[in-house]
Amino acid sequence: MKKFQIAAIPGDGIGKEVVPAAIDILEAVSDLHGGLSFEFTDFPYSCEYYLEHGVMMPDDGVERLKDFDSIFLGAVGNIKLVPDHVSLWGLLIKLRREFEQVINIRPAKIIRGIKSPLVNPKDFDLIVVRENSEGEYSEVGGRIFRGEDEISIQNNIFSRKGTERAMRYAFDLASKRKKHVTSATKSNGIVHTMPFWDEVFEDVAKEYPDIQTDSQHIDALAAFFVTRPEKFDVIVGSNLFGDILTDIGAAIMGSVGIAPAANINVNGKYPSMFEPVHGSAPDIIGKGIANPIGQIWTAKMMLDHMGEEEIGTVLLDVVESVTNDGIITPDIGGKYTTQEVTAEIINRLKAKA
Ligand SMILES: NC(=O)c1ccc[n+]([C@@H]2O[C@H](COP(=O)([O-])OP(=O)(O)OC[C@H]3O[C@@H](n4cnc5c(N)ncnc54)[C@H](O)[C@@H]3O)[C@@H](O)[C@H]2O)c1
Ligand SMILES: O=C(O)C[C@@H](O)C(=O)O
Ligand SMILES: [K+]
Ligand SMILES: [Mn+2]
Repeated sequence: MKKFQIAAIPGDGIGKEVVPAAIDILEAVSDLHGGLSFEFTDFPYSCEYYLEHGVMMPDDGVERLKDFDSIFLGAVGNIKLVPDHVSLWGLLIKLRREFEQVINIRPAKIIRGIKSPLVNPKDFDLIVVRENSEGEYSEVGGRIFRGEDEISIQNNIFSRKGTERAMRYAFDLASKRKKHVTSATKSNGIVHTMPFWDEVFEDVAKEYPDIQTDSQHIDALAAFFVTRPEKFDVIVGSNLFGDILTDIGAAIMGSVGIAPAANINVNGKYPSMFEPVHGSAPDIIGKGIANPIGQIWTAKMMLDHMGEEEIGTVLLDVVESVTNDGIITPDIGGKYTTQEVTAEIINRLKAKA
């Protein structure tokens, strides 16, 4: 019996609704598999935790989490309780950094039964490799003066090491797929870091003569995600560009509620963290209608990472059979609840045993 220790952090908002749903699914996956089991340990780190303790997680939070096989997180953010930059930097981004989860992989593809808002979506199947440790997400900078003289400065950090690492990851991924990598740049407007990004991309591309490449400015690329997403295979982008592109990727699939993500620790020193692309969705909290598929597909990415691709594929097939039968939440045009969708997926997993 293979046993995985998983730290569950539901976090805020609908994270508290979709994480328990996906855990129930993982238990059903374990039963179906027979040789795989999970032990979940819950951590309450969230904006509510902040109100009580003055921090998003305790000082030894990283120490408490570091020996788990994986972290399974929902969403972080409740602007009514804590400013967004404080909650994100105190938990989500802190964990990404402390655990050296330097790559964020975010696929987008057509799911059976889920209608894309595109008139002619074709059969797109792409993956964004988001640099997850530096770039525009930087603590370097500050604010000075007040009033009309106020100045704020935010420095972007692009290291050769971090940039090459993200690009190599993208090329390695593309070599197992359609052998094409697109670089998201903006070297026409951003005069230091983006020409550097382009140079590193050209250098890394030389190491992969079998992979085709192209480079697009982020503005045009964002539009191409809408007008011809089927032309893409792997896209590599900086932290911010990757963030924005993956909400577009989610939107063209049909909803940000279905998009999965994996924060990957590539050096094996610390756990990787699995959390969907979406946030805490304050507008639908407590209504019972959060789409659980983003969190469930994220669980599938966790299974893949554990080397359990076969059962992961079974899980996504079952999810697609359920969506294909119209058992879907309101964000994608259905009338079913989080619980009903989850229960149906579990029933169909059980039926396979
Ligand atoms: N990785 C994360 O934890 C993460 C990601 C994005 C935003 N956030 C935080 O979440 C909060 C809200 O951010 P936002 O409104 O910009 O983005 P959001 O993703 O929470 O919501 C955007 C829209 O998508 C809908 N939506 C999102 N997930 C859904 C789901 N599973 N099912 C159905 N509908 C869903 C919401 O109802 C909303 O209309 C903020 O505090 C933000 O900082 C956290
Ligand atoms: O990384 C962020 O900015 C938080 C959230 O928007 C995300 O995509 O994970
Ligand atoms: K999330
Ligand atoms: Mn985002």
